[in-house]
Amino acid sequence: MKKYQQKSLIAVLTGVLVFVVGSLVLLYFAGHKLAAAIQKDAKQIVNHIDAAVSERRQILFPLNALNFSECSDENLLEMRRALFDAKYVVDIGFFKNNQLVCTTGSGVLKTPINDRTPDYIRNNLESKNDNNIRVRFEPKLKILLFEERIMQVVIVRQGNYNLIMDTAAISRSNIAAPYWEITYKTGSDSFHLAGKSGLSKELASHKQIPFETALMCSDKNTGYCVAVRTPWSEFFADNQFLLIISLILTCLTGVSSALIVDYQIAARRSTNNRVRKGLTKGSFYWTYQPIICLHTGKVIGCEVLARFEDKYGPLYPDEFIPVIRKNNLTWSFTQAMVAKVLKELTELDDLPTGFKVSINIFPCDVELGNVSLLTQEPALINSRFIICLEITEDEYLDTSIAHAHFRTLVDSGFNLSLDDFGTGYSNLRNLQNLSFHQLKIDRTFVQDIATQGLKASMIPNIMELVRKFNYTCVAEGIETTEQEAMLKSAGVHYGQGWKYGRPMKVDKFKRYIAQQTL
Ligand SMILES: Nc1nc2c(ncn2[C@@H]2O[C@H](COP(=O)(O)O[C@H]3[C@@H](O)[C@H](n4cnc5c(=O)[nH]c(N)nc54)O[C@@H]3COP(=O)(O)O)[C@@H](O)[C@H]2O)c(=O)[nH]1
Repeated sequence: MKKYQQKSLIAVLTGVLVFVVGSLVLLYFAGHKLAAAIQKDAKQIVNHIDAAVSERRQILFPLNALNFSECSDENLLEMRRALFDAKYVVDIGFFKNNQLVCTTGSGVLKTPINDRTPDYIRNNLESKNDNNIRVRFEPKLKILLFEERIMQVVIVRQGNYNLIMDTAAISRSNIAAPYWEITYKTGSDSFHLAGKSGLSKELASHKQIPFETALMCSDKNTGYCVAVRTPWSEFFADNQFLLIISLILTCLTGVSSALIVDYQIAARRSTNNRVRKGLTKGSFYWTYQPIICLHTGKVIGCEVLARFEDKYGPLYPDEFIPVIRKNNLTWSFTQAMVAKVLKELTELDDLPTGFKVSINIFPCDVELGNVSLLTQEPALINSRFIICLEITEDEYLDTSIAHAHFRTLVDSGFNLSLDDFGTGYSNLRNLQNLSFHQLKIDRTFVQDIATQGLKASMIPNIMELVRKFNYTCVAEGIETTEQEAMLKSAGVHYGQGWKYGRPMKVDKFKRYIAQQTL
């Protein structure tokens, strides 16, 4: 996979990861909101159960305690009084010989009605009499008073009275959950009392989706429990706006994360960042390219050329040199080079005294005066080599300050070489004033020899200047015997180029030197 593809993949994966994590976090909070709402509904329904049981007690105990044996006016009056404040009870009936003989709604019945078998009998622990509570769920009851109205009720009988308890009182209250069921459990049996029949069994037997269900039982009235369910789909339908906004925000967060990561990877891999870090992390190393005497064929020196390699790969001088300049790192870069190069070359025993080591100096360091610090470097001053400072012809060098620095350098034993002669800024007047020793013909002149171009035709004129000012001359970029022959006949002293050897690391340069006659 290519690097830019890796980079895009990391950015996309980060975006997707942030989106997934964001969505999970959203789901988690939504789940907790849903669970809290369901718990609230369950608690509210349990409160209804407790209130209904309490109401049943408050009506049936006192009525039974009155010990009426007939459906008298007094009995009916007491029954209607009891009904007056009731919230859940909609009708009260009186039984004689196990037959319903009168109700609060219809008064004395013309035809008594036989009581029906209850769904379950709850032992009444609160009474010592035979006052067990018989409970029956009636899904479609038409009570005598309102024949046209079908009600879902629970019929509770205790002693001589029964109560019709309307479950609509619970439905009408503020319950958000669409599905709930009240049951009464005794032993392994469970009886439906209100709500969606079968929901409790469904919740108990199936694996449920997280957060959307709750089961709760009454602490006060043993056996009464409620099951509640709000499916996620309905929760989302009720919170559509919130959901859409959250998803959009999560998407945006995912996309921004991807962009930030992309930007950071790009920034980390930028040439600027790599070069700055490379200086402290040792990503720079130096190579040596031999310089040959064109008349004897012997190696007389080398040029030191920087190279860069880090975990992202190599960078070439035309990439890193401008960055070093832009970041004002020229002097620390040169210092690092001088320290490393002198150490490496000094250890090469085959290099004789007077071997010429050419190092490149940034023109701005001449103007700033940094170059003068080289005269205080014992390793340089005491070196057995001739240190030749190659400086590109530049307007920086055309100042009296620069000239003074050059003088100091020459007085301390350095050679000065005017690099890339013939390119960029040229002021021939300086050739005399700059106290330089050497002039280096740019490789574009050498490359021009094959085509006998304009630049190649200027080489004899350059050599006239060289002789006039008593310089030595190096031609760089020699690749062919033809170029070598032409330069030699023009009187060029030294040559550098791939014909003699490419820039090489110190180990290879050591082997190269061992094979040469110096
Ligand atoms: N201040 C510093 N400048 C430096 C340093 N190291 C390099 N540089 C400058 O970067 C420029 C490019 O250098 P580089 O890519 O290393 O190119 C040099 C040689 O590799 C190249 N060369 C040599 N022989 C041949 C050849 O036969 N053919 C061919 N096509 N190219 C060849 O020429 C460059 C020589 O550079 P120079 O003599 O300095 O002009 C370059 O300007 C370097 O100066 C550093 O440590 N400090």
